[in-house]
Amino acid sequence: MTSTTPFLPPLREVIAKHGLSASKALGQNFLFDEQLLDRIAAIPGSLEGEQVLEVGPGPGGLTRALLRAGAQVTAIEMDRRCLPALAEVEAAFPGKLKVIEGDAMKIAPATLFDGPYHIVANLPYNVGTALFTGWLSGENWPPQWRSLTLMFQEEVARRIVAGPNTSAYGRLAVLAQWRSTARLAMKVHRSAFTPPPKVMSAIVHVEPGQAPEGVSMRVLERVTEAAFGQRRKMLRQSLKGLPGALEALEGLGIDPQRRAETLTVAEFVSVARILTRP
Ligand SMILES: C[S@@+](CC[C@H](N)C(=O)[O-])C[C@H]1O[C@@H](n2cnc3c(N)ncnc32)[C@H](O)[C@@H]1O
Repeated sequence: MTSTTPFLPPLREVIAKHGLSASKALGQNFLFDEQLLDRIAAIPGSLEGEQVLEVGPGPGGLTRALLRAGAQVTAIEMDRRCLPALAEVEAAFPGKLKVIEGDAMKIAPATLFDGPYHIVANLPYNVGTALFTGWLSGENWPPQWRSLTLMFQEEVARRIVAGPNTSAYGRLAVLAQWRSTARLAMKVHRSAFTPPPKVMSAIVHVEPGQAPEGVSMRVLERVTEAAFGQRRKMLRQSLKGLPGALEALEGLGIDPQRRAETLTVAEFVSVARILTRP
């Protein structure tokens, strides 16, 4: 795979030509290193002929890498200043890139695709977690997306892949792991971005797994919300407002003196399964 794109100028020239000074409000930290971008585009596995949603293409660095990898890309970008640069990418890869000007928070990806698709994005940090939790939250499983490959602040990435008995473990970890596998695929140094953000970044890769039977997503959310809402308290205190929860702990042989962060994802799922029963 080559890491330059024929007929397209280097990304730094694109930024200068189109006056794309980075907007803090839009969470703009751009990546210019095409080899790094190719490595990111390779995380989901072969994208040859695959449909990909990219959120926030900006000047199009990751977009180019996805297209070089053979993907059919649909990209949602809110900053209209980026559209002329993206039109140049579209011209270099005829019929392979569709750019939608808009707010990804208001667009359900499933409305954009007929078949399966992957989501790959260097997300704007201000909306990254909200988008991620939205994509993971449908009652229907498996979802239409086949994988998520997403850049986060490293601290958020660690919360997504965290295991029990760690301070990073919480609602986000349970949400990301109860019917998916989530792994930290790559750490990205802050100096790789222009401008460099204050903190380090990391890419998380998520693939949907088998949904445990008889468990409602909403019920699981209520359990983890109550449990981690008072994470320093024992479960008998934090879950007492949730009808049936203490009985569920007893039935499962889970000591109510334990705290939320000691429960495995499977234990949360077992509690939610009992509370899901009609
Ligand atoms: C961190 S930059 C990444 C840019 C580019 N993908 C890269 O890797 O260099 C985030 C991008 O998301 C865009 N953005 C911010 N909020 C958005 C939203 N709600 N919907 C769509 N795009 C958004 C920004 O304008 C910016 O281009």
